[in-house]
Amino acid sequence: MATLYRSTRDASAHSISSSQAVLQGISPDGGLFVPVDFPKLDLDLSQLPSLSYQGLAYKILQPFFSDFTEDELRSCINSAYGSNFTSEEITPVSYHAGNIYLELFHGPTIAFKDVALQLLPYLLITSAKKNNSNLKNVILTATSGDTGKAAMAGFADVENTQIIVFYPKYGVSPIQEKQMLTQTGKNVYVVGITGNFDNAQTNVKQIFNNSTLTDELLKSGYQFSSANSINIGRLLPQIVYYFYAYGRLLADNKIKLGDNVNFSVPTGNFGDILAGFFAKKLGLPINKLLCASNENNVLTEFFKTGTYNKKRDFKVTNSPSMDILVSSNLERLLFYATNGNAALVAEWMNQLEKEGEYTVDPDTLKFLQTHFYASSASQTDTKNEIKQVFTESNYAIDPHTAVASFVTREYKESTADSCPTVTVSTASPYKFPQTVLAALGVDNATGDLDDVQKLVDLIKLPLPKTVANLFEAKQLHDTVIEPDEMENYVKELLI
Ligand SMILES: N[C@@H](CCOP(=O)(O)O)C(=O)O
Repeated sequence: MATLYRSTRDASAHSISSSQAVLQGISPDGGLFVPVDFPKLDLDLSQLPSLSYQGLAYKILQPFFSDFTEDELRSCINSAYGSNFTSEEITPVSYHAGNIYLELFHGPTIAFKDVALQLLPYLLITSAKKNNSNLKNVILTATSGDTGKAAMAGFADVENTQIIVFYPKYGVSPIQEKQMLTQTGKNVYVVGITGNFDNAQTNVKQIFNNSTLTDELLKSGYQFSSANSINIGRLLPQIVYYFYAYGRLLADNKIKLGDNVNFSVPTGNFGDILAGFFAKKLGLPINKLLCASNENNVLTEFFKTGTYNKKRDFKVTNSPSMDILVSSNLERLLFYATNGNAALVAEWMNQLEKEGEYTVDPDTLKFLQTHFYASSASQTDTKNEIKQVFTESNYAIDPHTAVASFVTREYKESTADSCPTVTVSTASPYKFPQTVLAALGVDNATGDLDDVQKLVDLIKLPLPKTVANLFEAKQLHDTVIEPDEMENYVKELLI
């Protein structure tokens, strides 16, 4: 059966194909695309230990991309997942002092975003061909540090495509910024803004929904799409690694078939953890999804009280990729929590935009609390967790993973739940040398390249190519603008 997609905010449920949803990125009404009918998998969980990552990806993604032929989808997957990842497993699982980590940082830019962003360009190009589109794709991306580099690495020099990345000039780590500013490619633009990630994402969404601008661009032969998890083509590939992790736990005799597990996920824009929820909807035995926040803990409060209130100070923390107060993908979860009540979702999103807050009804809150547990880690908790894990097991984790690892520890200590909990490890410690060194007792770290060698000596993990290359790489981008100049920047670049 074909899987069609509709907007989370459209009560009339107008539907489009998966390839059209990938090309459009976001619905014109501001909503996000979700499947009209959630697909069913043709997958017996007992097969998981024997499937390759690529084979598993096909089985999981096929029903979602039902307008792709088998050859098209397999070719996208096989092109995306190869020697560009330093682990043949793509997303290996590792065990350290009784903790389980799902390592998502073995791709070319050492963050979990690579898993979807190595695939998305192939999905997008195939989608364009399927829809006979000869428009030029303009990929607008907002980043708090990781998506931007991963998106540029995926889309650099991709035919018929331009990519524009906006990042908070004073809100990413020095290594993240260097990774972005040294990105090569004739079709790549990276722009610092003097605001935060929320400003970047809100303005990107406004550009998408400015019909005067999109019509004008259409006349010039351009169409916008997104590399953020608001694009369903970015989100769906992230489901695969939850199944893969379960398969590894089975293969390593950590669980028996059918046993429940928990996943603790460092959470910012809510895409990664939502992919875990989609895995659960597809039948993966997940008990709780642990939503781990940093000091921007708007989600922790939301899952506890049912009130989402973004009216608070935006904090720049030592886990900068999670410095987010408006978590876009929560909208998709609300759609499912309300049994697809698009009018209600639209009302809440409208309240969030106009009044800065909304409160869900008791039934919705009950649904959310059944599937999710939420907690947060302060910046001090984050550093202490890095130190504790390294002391216990000689295993270095990055600050975002540390937030989730802290929440895993707290969850195990404060509940009677005995299900194994997998901590989702979203980035390499080499992206954040300043915080990791400080946590491990090295004073005066600045987070710059000098610190990288100190970190190599201390944690003894091979230095990834993307960081090693930074020592020689030239800075190629230096544009910085005010957040409210973003639309003009796009216009001037394209028209
Ligand atoms: N943490 C992200 C923010 C954007 O999230 P996305 O998953 O929607 O791309 C980043 O590092 O940029």
